[in-house]
Amino acid sequence: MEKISVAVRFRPPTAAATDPSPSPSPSSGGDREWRVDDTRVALLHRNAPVPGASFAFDHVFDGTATNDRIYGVLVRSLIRAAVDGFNGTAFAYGQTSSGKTFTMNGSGDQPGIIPLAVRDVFDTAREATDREFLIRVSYMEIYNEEINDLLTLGSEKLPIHESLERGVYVAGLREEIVNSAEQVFELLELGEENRHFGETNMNVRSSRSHTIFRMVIESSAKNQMDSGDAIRVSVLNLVDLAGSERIAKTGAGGVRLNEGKHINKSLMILGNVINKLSESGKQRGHIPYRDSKLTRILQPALGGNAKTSIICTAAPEEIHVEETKGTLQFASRAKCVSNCAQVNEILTDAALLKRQKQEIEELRKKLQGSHSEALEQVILKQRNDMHKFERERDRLATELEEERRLTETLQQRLTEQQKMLDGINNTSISPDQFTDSIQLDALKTPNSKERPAGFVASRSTYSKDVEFSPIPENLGTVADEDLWMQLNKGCITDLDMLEMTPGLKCVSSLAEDKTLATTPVEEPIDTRCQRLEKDCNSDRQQLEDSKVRCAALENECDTLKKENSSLQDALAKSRKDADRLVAEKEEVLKELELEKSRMEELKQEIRLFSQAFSQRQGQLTSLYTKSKAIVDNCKTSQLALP
Ligand SMILES: Nc1ncnc2c1ncn2[C@@H]1O[C@H](COP(=O)(O)OP(=O)(O)OP(=O)(O)O)[C@@H](O)[C@H]1O
Repeated sequence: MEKISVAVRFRPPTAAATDPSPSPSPSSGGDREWRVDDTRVALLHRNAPVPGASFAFDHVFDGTATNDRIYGVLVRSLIRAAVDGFNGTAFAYGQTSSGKTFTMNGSGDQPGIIPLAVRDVFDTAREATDREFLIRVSYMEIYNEEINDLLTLGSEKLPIHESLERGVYVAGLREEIVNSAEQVFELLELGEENRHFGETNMNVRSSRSHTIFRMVIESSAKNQMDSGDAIRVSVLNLVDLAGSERIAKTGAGGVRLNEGKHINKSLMILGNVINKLSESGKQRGHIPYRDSKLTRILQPALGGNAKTSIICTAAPEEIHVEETKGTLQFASRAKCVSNCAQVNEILTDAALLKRQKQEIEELRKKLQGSHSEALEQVILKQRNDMHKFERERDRLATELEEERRLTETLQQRLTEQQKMLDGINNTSISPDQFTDSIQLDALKTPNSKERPAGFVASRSTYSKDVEFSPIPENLGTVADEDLWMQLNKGCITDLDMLEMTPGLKCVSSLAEDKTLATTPVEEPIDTRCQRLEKDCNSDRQQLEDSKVRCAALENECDTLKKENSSLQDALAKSRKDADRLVAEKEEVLKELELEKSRMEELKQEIRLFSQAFSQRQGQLTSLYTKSKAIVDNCKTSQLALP
């Protein structure tokens, strides 16, 4: 996609540019002027910018700019591209007497865009020594919404037709094959004589019609092998539009008034088309190309297959401020329009077949060669990656599950310890009394050594009543060997190896064995409480850590799930690609088969034709021999007559 090039050109002020309207228009209040620099135009009122009347463009030209400069900046590249096979259109748009015809046609000492382009086309074609060119020109005008051929005197009104091969075209338009710029200038002169001009209050020689000068540039490579017999055909339109006009200003009446209405209407439709095209895709809707002959003919140049340049001409005088603003708004919208230009090639049947064969060959290479291998490798790698991720995901899920279980156990233990603590705190027995209390035994640990944080273990069952036990039995409800294993991260530890503490037999309840009431209290209750609290805190900390790890693992698991699903997608896409390639391959093979059978048919036809031909030749020879014999006979019999 390529944006339309738009530039604004202010003509120099003219002495005659006084307001010809009977009553002054609101715009001619005084003190307003246009400030122009290279890329901006702004309306000033007593040197202060007028809000909403400032515009930016790629190029803005003031009254000193020459046609040559405008051509160089805006049109030259278009012409070169047209010679290379791209459609091109350049047109001048603006109010009446703003300098459109001056820009397109030029004056005696300053040739305009059309003559400059014509010369450039021939020069560029001459430089392309490897190609042969055939150039045709036509010249038409749209006058009062009717098409006249400017190269044919008294031309009939020409209709617009549309076909698949030619697109929109003017039927019956004279096209002259030309070999030089001079030849074209002669034709242009003829066209100018036939063109409708008229005098208005605004312009002594005002164009009363839109004119379209068209060059069709065909070229083919001199060496046919280079381009596969392709012929490039491009259409170059150079358009001088009639100017929009205010009837009050032009003072038009009668014929001029009628012309003015047609001019304004078709320019309004052109504006509508540009407006629609400048809107973004969804809002755009129907483009009213068919509403006027001008937009229908220029359709490819407006959002279609062409490179387009628009020169918006403007009058600098204050009395034209409103019209100039209108022109600048049109230009602003036009620069948002994008075209999609491409080289126009026509292929002969042989070239088409050749290209198709090349394409088939390329496809086959792609399928058979490294491409499919690479694809297979990609699929294999993706499959491996997926398996790896699945394994990783499973491992993480197991770890997560273990962590959860550990957290639960810890939670449970914490609750129980809390309960024990609460029990101690709530008891009414004084610490001194504890020495005699059997209850105390329940809180005793057989080992005075403090258990490491996060470390809880017990045997599920003891085989014998051991005198030395590493773990108190009453912890059997809160921990087990599995948990031990988890805490040690799978490292199997021999519980018997744990440090043994001589000591105490654990008693689960006061009622069970009162003999133990006399067991000496090894640890004062305060210390014990503190230790338990410490244990509690450490467990709490462990629980928090475990929760954090749990969350991290869950996150990791989610990420892996996502990666897995994206890998699944990629794999599915690769499979689809592979399927598509296989389908393409089959299609190509089918086409190849078809080509082969066509070739066979052709060969067969040629064989039959040769047979028929030699048969016919034989018949003709024998007929000739017979005729000759008859003639000879006749001659002899004539001679034999007396
Ligand atoms: N850049 C310029 N330099 C010098 N003279 C100019 C320039 N532009 C326009 N003029 C002069 O201004 C007058 C009007 O210009 P022109 O006929 O080209 O206007 P127009 O836009 O084609 O008008 P219309 O729409 O009525 O045909 C002419 O006399 C022309 O020579």
